[in-house]
Amino acid sequence: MNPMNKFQAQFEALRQRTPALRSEGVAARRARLQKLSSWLHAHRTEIQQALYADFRKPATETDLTEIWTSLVELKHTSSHLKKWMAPRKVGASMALLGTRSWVQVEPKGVVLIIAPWNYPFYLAVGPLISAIAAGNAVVIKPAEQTPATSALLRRLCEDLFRPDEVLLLEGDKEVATELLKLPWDHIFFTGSPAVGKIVMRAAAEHLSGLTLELGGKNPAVVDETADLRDAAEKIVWGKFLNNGQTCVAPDYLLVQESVQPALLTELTDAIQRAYNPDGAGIEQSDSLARIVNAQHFARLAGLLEDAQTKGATVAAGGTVDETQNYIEPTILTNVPATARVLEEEIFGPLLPVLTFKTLRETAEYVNARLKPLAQYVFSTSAENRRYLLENVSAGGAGVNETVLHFAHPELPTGGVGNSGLGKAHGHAGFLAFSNEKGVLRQRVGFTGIKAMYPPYTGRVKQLVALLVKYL
Ligand SMILES: NC(=O)c1ccc[n+]([C@@H]2O[C@H](COP(=O)([O-])OP(=O)(O)OC[C@H]3O[C@@H](n4cnc5c(N)ncnc54)[C@H](O)[C@@H]3O)[C@@H](O)[C@H]2O)c1
Repeated sequence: MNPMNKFQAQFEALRQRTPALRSEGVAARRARLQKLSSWLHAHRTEIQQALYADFRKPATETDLTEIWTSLVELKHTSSHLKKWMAPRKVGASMALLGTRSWVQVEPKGVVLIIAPWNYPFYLAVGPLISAIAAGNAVVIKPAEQTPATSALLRRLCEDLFRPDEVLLLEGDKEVATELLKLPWDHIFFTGSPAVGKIVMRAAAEHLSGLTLELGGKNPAVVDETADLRDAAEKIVWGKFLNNGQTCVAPDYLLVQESVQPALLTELTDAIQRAYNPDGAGIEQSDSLARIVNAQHFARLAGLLEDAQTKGATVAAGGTVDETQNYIEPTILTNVPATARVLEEEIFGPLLPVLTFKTLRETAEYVNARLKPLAQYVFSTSAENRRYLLENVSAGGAGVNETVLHFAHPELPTGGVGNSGLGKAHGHAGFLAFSNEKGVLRQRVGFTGIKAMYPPYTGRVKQLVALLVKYL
């Protein structure tokens, strides 16, 4: 017999709470969201301090990418919740005339959220908002690599929720493994594709619902019609925000050959303007986060060394400082296809730049690889933009922009294939944590449909044949 799961008692308590949660109306759920919103405003400085302690994330970046993003999700969810919770009427088809049909949503029940370290606050709170808005009892397992944020998230949960409604359990993969053995009604996982596969296997054991928000190698295409200065500024922002540790950061560039030299100049200048405005050196910048820990520093330094050994050129940056987990924003050119930086998700401040002659080449290059989480297109040609959006498969896209599509609360966010399963944010996030129950109501005593019941006499056969014929 299996030994009792370490978290069984807490899981049972949450399960017992689900009938009360599912019967709550809009007002009670909104009140919970409102409490969360007030807590974020009241603890803004502590959130900034926690992220700074974890990987020297600049306070302004925390405001923008952890707090503001959470508040946007909260506000959007709160203001649309009544509509999302209301039954949605569906018209009757010809054969079902006389019936009434609608879709009504119900909470899935007890759900598990597993969060990563790169946006450790927002990527726990964002799915939490969707889960409680949909009426679920929730367990959050935050990332172990960002302990200050993890501890603060625990305080948030303890301050705001009963432990049988929202429970935060800190720990590493041992804790996650134990949790994954339980029969969750839904698992919402954000992290790497490798661990995503482990989570999917665990979900299969209980046929738990599943959302996988994973990563990938996101291409940014810059064609010869692009406004190069504008493109460079946006690429530099999206790439080096959080020091490159962003799931939707541009992973590598595909630049039309004729504009590569000019784009490289613009990229180098944009890096200097952003991170070295007074010439004191990029390492002194207080606008650049650090690599999260020594293990990821070593991984990235290894990627850089591997590329250089195989013949890549460092066109900008290249400095690393182990004592600070610091890696300078770095641009690589002449990168050989065998370099690991072109094979693995980089997830750090290294930017390989490849060139192409035709747009078709770029589509073929991307489509020959695992499907990315995001694609970016920089072009002033509507035809080129349309071509790339229609011919490259990716979870989401930004046109003449990076990263921002992720912050739009009503754009379904998530991957495709290797970059993820299911969508998050706004209505999509609410639906991920809900069951859409399709309901058909028949009039009592209505006999029409009974004309097709067995025994299948000649008359029944004729009637069914007519139905088939006229569809
Ligand atoms: N799609 C998105 O929205 C999104 C957002 C952020 C990050 N990501 C992706 O996340 C990855 C980086 O985050 P990470 O390094 O924290 O990912 P990770 O997969 O290593 O860890 C994520 C979470 O899974 C847990 N975990 C680790 N090993 C486990 C195991 N064997 N079994 C069960 N749980 C386990 C960790 O404790 C952590 O809470 C990147 O690939 C990035 O692209 C995706």
